[in-house]
Amino acid sequence: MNPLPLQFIGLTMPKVLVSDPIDQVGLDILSQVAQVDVKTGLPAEELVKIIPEYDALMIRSGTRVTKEIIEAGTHLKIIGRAGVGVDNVDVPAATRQGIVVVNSPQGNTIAAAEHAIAMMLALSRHIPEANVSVKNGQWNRKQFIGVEVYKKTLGIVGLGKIGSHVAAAAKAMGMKLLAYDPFISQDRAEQLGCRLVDLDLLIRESDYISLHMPKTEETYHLINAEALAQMKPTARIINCARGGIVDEVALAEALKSDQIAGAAVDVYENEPLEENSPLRELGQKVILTPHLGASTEEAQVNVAIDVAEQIRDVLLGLPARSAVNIPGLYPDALEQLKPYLQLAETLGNLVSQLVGGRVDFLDIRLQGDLANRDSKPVVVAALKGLLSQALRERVNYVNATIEAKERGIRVIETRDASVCDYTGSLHLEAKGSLGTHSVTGALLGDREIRVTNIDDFPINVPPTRYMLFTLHRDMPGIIGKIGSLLGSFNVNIASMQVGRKIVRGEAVMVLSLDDPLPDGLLSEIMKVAGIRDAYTVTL
Ligand SMILES: NC(=O)C1=CN([C@@H]2O[C@H](COP(=O)(O)OP(=O)(O)OC[C@H]3O[C@@H](n4cnc5c(N)ncnc54)[C@H](O)[C@@H]3O)[C@@H](O)[C@H]2O)C=CC1
Ligand SMILES: O=C(O)CCC(=O)C(=O)O
Repeated sequence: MNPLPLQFIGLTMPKVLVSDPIDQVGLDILSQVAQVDVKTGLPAEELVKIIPEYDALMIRSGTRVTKEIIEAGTHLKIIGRAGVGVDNVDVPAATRQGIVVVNSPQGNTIAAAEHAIAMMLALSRHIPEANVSVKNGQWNRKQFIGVEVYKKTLGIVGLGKIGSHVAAAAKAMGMKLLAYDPFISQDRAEQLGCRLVDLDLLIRESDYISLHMPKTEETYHLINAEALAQMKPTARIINCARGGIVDEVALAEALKSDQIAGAAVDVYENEPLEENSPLRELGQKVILTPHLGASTEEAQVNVAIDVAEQIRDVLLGLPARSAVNIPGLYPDALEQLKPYLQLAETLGNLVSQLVGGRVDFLDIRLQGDLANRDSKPVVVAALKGLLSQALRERVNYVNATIEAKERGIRVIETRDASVCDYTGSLHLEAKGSLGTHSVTGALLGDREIRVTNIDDFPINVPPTRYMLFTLHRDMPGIIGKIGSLLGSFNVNIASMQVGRKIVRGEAVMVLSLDDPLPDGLLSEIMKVAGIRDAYTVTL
């Protein structure tokens, strides 16, 4: 079922800026929940100026989303990249600002793989030049004698989604396959019919090399003069992955000096490719396309739907299925864990208020059934709760971990499946400048949150908006005195519970209040004989 358009439920429409050409189907999805402005080809300065108005930004590879644009986007909740590569987005800056970055990991896989195969065949048979020559009135068959790919060796660098599809197509054409991918197992490579080898061997033995990895610090100029020098003089290289993986100046030199036989390039270090690029001058040894890997009707529909749906969901407060900067928080897992995430957030918030100052250390213990679940989202939720006093709405699932790290909070995560008083419970212990406190909580009937322990005192209370905790000596009359004191300040008590370990020993009292504690009341409570400490908490 489509979510109800916001204008029908009386809320202001959020605004989405679409700054690259996106298929209409994506714009239609966004229009269900937002005002959509399509403004393509904007210079960076213009984007910085208008971005504060927008809640979401949807792009392809044409827009560079820099730190300046992100910092100016004070209302941005999500940046959607209609494609795979997010190297045109400053993802760390977005993460720092709590902005979700999503992509479409599979929408254009086939298009990009087919483009790489098309480039390989076009290069082998001189198709672009032969086409131009016939159109110019010539009939020159000798000039365009090509080579076959059958039985030749194709070296695939990056055996992910696109690389795997290229492998399947190349295998069907009778090619021998080598692959280099440091993150792929031997078994997976063998399943795809590839021999997994090191990069040097792949470079030396391949007749064709096709690149299909992301641009990272490790892959930047991975194919440099030295690598090109190791290639066979008959070898051809295809880059439909990312500009910058191949050193373009070195490539032009290697082609000019006949060190290698050819290159087909779709992506460039600077796009659009500079007018004076040496690659433009190399005749039929080089095929250049203007970043067309994903440019098929099918792929553009796929990525537009995929990313527009995620933007729509995030604007409606739902999780995104392909967020690149919230690893591990997949919608299915989130849905299942939702009550535990609320528990973790509440306990994080509670323990930070009990500590009352800077937190240096947080021990997160997943107990019982919870010990067998994916802990990452629970840890993120606990940190979000812990930081919510300091950062309010600025902290979210995207930036909680980075914010905690930047504040020097050391996080330790432990598991204890043997604890079985509830199906699953969570214990947080926070150490800070003003002391150490711990809280434990569990779910009642899988949904309702209960705080089951405070500083090692067993209790059983639902968290409420306003709470008062006291640490006191268990002695007659003390509960009455606190009750009267609250009454005299017109504070209504919703519920009250006492936890103690031994009779007339130390005890805690937890009061749920209908009203916030007025100024001055906490110091009055501290004066009551037998009270050792008191804390107010607002959740
Ligand atoms: N030309 C175009 O229009 C398009 C280009 N692309 C680009 O294609 C590339 C591959 O995309 P997908 O297959 O979807 O990504 P993917 O994430 O499925 O696969 C990438 C593979 O590269 C591997 N890898 C990472 N570092 C490596 C290294 N140092 N050496 C060798 N392999 C390494 C990874 O282990 C992974 O298996 C990306 O750079 C993407 O941006 C994607 C779509 C369209
Ligand atoms: O948006 C485009 O057409 C480029 C696609 C691309 O490079 C990618 O998805 O990584």
